[in-house]
Amino acid sequence: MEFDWSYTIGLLWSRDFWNATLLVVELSLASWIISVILGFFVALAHRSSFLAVRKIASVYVWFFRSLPLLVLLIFVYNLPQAFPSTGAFLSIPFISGLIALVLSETAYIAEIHRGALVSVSKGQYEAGNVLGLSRSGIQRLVVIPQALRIALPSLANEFISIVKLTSLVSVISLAEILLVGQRYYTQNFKVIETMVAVAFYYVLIVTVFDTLLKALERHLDFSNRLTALSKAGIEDTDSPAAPSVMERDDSQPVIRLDRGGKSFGDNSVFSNLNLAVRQGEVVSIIGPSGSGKTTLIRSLNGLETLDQGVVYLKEKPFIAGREEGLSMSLPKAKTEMLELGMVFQSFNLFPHKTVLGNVTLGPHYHNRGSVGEIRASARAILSQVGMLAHENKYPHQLSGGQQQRVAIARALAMNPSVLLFDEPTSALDPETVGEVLRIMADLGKSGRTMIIVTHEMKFALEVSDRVIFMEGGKVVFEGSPDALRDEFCGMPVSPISSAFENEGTR
Ligand SMILES: Nc1ncnc2c1ncn2[C@@H]1O[C@H](COP(=O)(O)OP(=O)(O)OP(=O)(O)O)[C@@H](O)[C@H]1O
Repeated sequence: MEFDWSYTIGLLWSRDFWNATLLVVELSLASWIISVILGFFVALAHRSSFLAVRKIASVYVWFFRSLPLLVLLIFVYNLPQAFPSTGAFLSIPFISGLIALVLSETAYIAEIHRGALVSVSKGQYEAGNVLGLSRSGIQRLVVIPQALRIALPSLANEFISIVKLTSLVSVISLAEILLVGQRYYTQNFKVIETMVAVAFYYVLIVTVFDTLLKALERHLDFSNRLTALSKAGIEDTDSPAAPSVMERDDSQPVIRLDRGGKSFGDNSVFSNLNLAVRQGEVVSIIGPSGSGKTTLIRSLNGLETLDQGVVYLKEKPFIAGREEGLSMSLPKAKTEMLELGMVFQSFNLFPHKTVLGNVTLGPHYHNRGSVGEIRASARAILSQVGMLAHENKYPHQLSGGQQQRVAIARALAMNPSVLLFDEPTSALDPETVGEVLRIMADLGKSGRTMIIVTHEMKFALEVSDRVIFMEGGKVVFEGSPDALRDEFCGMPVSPISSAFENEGTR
């Protein structure tokens, strides 16, 4: 029997097939969108701190991934036999098909979301925290945009699978493409000719949506965006403008740790540690690796939870250790976090935001002015750190030193009372260390209160009002840079230089 081309080509204009194609698109899109949303909540539940919630999420994923879709379709469509009240909507094949597809696809898509969420680094959450973002704010502004970009290729793939899976819904009499084809060939027995037309409609849907989803992927892929230097910043070179000088009030400590204690399991990092920093003071914390410097500075803003002790901000209790019984293991209010700006060793810039977007995110979130005011002030700060010309670039388009300068600008944008620096130059190439230290030195001179954990001995001695030398979780020296030199210079082997011997201290 000869292949009947004219019959097949005629089917490409068939109203029945085009209606079925529309139905498949509607069912696929509805299933995909609902599953993408529900799958995200299942993925979040999978990461919940509550064991029961985690268990429910994992049982859901396990069960619906184990169940063949065909079984699920027949089960849902026939549910009215057991529960007649569900007949009003479950006897509609589109609704039964949609429910079965969503139940099944949510389980698969939850796993895609979970993988994407896991790949957003802890540093991104910490950067959101120190900007005073709420949990949902961190999800909305920081995590979801990054996770979505990571997940999109797999989500697009899942959409294609759904389009093909809709052919199974023909078993519950939904007049989708396959069922329309079956009705045709059972009348004229032109099976191959009809199935070629059926294949054409599926390939058409997949091709159109694949192209659209790839375009969306490209649109969301900030790593491929080309960005020119800002025109507004052309006159601004990489040389920073001097910050305005702040008034100094050293009548009381702006931040104070009283009897701080912190252990990781059996490893006691420090105990009974006291630290007080006055407004306008620049304090450097130095010491050998593992002496507890980073843990100390991260305990001041709650990124590490203290076991004992209390942190006071302007002499008001701000954070209390877990054993203090004050139920203040985290900062009482997110707004209080804003008193402490933090600059991380690994920058933790938001990769999906431009330089300007990174700096304005905090002020926008906290409604620190109109859009115009916030942008103007962010640009002034970027000029201060010599980065205005790069305002439209994304972090991956900058050198390490430039990224750290943006991170400093982001912290400054919230105008915090204290700036915490956690080894801000340790992740930088030697050539770019100087540009960051210069900015920090200028900030110190302008009267900013700064606590700096650093291995840069020369910088610490030149810039600090006070240097704290830690060893084994204890403060073994605390005083002015001159006093530090007097204390240790006369010794045959300086404990400081020997402590730093193997650390490449500059
Ligand atoms: N999250 C953690 N879990 C378990 N132990 C940790 C954790 N963070 C730090 N420690 C331990 O606490 C001790 C102090 O570490 P910390 O990073 O504060 O030292 P540091 O003086 O900043 O060192 P470096 O100069 O190398 O950064 C080390 O023994 C370290 O292994």
